[in-house]
Amino acid sequence: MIMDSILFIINPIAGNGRAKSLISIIKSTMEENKKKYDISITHAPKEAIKIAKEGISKGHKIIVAVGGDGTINEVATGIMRGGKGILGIIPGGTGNDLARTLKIPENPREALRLILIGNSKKIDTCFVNNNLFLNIASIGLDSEVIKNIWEIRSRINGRISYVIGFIRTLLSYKYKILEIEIDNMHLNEEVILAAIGNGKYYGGGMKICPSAIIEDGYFNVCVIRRINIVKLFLVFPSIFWGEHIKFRKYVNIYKGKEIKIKGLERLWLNIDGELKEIGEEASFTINNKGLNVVCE
Ligand SMILES: Nc1ncnc2c1ncn2[C@@H]1O[C@H](COP(=O)(O)OP(=O)(O)OP(=O)(O)O)[C@@H](O)[C@H]1O
Repeated sequence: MIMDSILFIINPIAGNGRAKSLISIIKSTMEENKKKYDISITHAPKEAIKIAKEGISKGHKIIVAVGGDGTINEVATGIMRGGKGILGIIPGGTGNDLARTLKIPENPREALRLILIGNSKKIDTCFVNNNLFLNIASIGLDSEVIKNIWEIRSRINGRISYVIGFIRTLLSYKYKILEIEIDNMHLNEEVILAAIGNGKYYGGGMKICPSAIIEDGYFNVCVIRRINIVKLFLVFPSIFWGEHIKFRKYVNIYKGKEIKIKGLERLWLNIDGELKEIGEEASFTINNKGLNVVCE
């Protein structure tokens, strides 16, 4: 029965090849445990959506994303389009931020153990203008950093591109004037960034929405207002520990179900780690417990 067979979808470029290197561990663990499985390797962005949806229609119950947040997002999209199924995760990306929120172990054997046990829980699913996200969508400084890194990477590769991208963004960053609507509350702010979180972490462990709960049906919205560059260098590193919320003069956390953000120009959003141009208005909705995910 294909229902008993677990489908693993591997993104070969995730984590600079880390996900691909996990194939042998997956095979040996499944064989040792006499479990049926299939492995599918993606060849291009978005292909995981199609593979996951087909996997559901063929009867796979558990579909495992082997990669980072981008791969998980695509596999989840495919599962949801298939109308049923359970998402499994083996962290194989660079940041693995959603896995961090869900407390899925980084160690692939441990993550596989959870998949073999097969316990699951329902988590919230979020949309921004029809784009699914499970973790965080944000506007502002962080999206600009990603955009700058892309540009720099066409000339310089490796870790140094991140450092240059980050510093270049900080030095040249223009604040965004945003109209933010959280349920019935209206804000008109000059912001460094606004992050709309279902999960807590992004950017490889930055705890931007420390009080977000992934199954409570609410968004946590972190707004960091305009501050001078010296204070920015103080506030920004504190995000790694979720300590930025102490800077109440500049940082506010809100909770809500329906969020709307309007900008003066077209908005670039960082959606589960992928950059996307979204238009002048972004509209966020959340479905309580919309997706089944393998967990502890
Ligand atoms: N064969 C492929 N070739 C090129 N890109 C691919 C391929 N398969 C998937 N992708 C794309 O790779 C992108 C990055 O994947 P993913 O986010 O999982 O890895 P990562 O960036 O290393 O991890 P993280 O998001 O956790 O930091 C995804 O947007 C996906 O569309």
